[in-house]
Amino acid sequence: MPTAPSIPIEPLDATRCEPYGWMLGKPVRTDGDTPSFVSPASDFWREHVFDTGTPGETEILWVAYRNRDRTITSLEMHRLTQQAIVPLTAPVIHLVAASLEDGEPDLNSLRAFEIPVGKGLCMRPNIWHATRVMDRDATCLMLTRPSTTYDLVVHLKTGAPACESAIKTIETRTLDAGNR
Ligand SMILES: NC(=O)N[C@@H](O)C(=O)O
Repeated sequence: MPTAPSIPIEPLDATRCEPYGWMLGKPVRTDGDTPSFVSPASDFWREHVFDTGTPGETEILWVAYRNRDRTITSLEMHRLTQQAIVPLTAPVIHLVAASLEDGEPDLNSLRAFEIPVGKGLCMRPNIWHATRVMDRDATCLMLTRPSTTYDLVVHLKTGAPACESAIKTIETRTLDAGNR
């Protein structure tokens, strides 16, 4: 039986993840117009202006990831909002793929990034994704859009069609953890 194509796990890198979104946790920059402040006590700087697709509420979710399965058989995406994932307690492996013209996942663009504690990834809308953990469960902070969360919960609980998200079965891929 042919083995499923493997996806190498890559370190999070601003340039590599640019087609899918914005890396969070880059070094502070004080040489441009981006708001920042550096002092002996602390630094703060703008990493990203989060966009939910419409003026209004941004939602913070607390997400517990437990899935250690190295096989990937489905991806999820959100049509209206960016979505940021920031590991708090342990790293996660975040798989991302762009959408084809017809809205289906572009599996040729499927990549897996290891997001360590202290960094994050903010995905653009319509970026397909799945999340795994390797050695231990991970709690993450997630920025998203309240209506997208509500729509997703109703879909997952009742089976009613989701409007703001899609979950698609894909040809199985396997995570290649060997190169970590
Ligand atoms: N709540 C929610 O949207 N979760 C998913 O997108 C996920 O990536 O876990």
